[in-house]
Amino acid sequence: MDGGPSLLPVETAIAANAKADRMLISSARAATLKLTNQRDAAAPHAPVLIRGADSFDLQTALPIADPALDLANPLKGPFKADAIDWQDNAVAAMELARIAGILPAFLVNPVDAGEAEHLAASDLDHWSDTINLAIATRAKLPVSASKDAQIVAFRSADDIREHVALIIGEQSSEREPLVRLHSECLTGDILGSLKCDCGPQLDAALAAMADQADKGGWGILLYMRQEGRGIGLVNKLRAYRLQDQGFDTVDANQRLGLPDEARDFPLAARMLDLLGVNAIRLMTNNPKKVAALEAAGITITERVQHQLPDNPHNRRYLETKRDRSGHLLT
Ligand SMILES: Nc1nc2c(ncn2[C@@H]2O[C@H](COP(=O)(O)OP(=O)(O)OP(=O)(O)O)[C@@H](O)[C@H]2O)c(=O)[nH]1
Ligand SMILES: [Zn+2]
Repeated sequence: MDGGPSLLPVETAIAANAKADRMLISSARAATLKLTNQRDAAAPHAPVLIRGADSFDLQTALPIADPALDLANPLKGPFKADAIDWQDNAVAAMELARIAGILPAFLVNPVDAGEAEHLAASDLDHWSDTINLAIATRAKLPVSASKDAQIVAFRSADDIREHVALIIGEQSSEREPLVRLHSECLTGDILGSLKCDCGPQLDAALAAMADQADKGGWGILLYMRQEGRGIGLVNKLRAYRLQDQGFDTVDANQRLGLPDEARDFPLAARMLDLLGVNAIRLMTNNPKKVAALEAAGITITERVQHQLPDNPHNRRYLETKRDRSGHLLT
């Protein structure tokens, strides 16, 4: 990156012989590794530059990077932390790892690492600018909840994720649609995972919209490809491993050096905008979704509670949502 060292992501590097004297990791990970001169970090995913007695290669770097492997690899270090004089690049690298869905850990100025790809920290601003999103195509899509449905696909030239909206019933400017802003959860939406409430929430939302359509209203499901609250599937599954060791969902993400909430809600506002919708009734228990959409210019005329029955496997997850993440759950 501009003005900084070359950084090789530990998880996805293909240069098998790469080696480096230093690694860049999150401060949460550094704290777990008990760095001797580690100061208290300002943010759990702030970066730390570490060195050990030997140089790092990809085999030794992976267990240093991945807290979900700690039980299998208890002995690491000792390491020391060095000052970073390329802080903006280090922060941008952590964010790039989050977006790519990989562990936030890099070899710094590696040798035998192949040719480096040049990036500027400001490239991230362009990536997160919602103006780049556009409607790619739309088609009729009868679904089991309603035969009267239409799918609209959205894409941005610089992002491979395809977000979709499912419009149920007849779009009308006279009535505000019932909207569900749903983030991808492969385990819950497709496999029927009992660890979260995503699958039942999705089904109930579609049923409620179909009901609206039967009464002359309409609804929109915004299905956002922001798996695991924006950390990606593999990192979410690493968080599940940590949850099996006793960490709750917030602490598990933080231990991975990742934010516990990294979704891009302005993107959902932009999708509504592209559909010509600026006032909605929103089905959610999450006040942050309401605030984020309102901040992006969408009027929420009503927050519709969207709480489904719990089960023994998701009870702790729902309690954590209520007690630590501010969800309005009873
Ligand atoms: N990182 C992480 N993500 C999870 C976990 N369990 C579920 N998720 C993700 O959490 C997201 C849930 O999204 P939503 O149901 O849209 O939103 P919400 O913030 O729970 O708010 P509601 O609108 O009230 O349902 C999905 O992207 C899931 O993949 C977990 O334990 N860790
Ligand atoms: Zn889920």
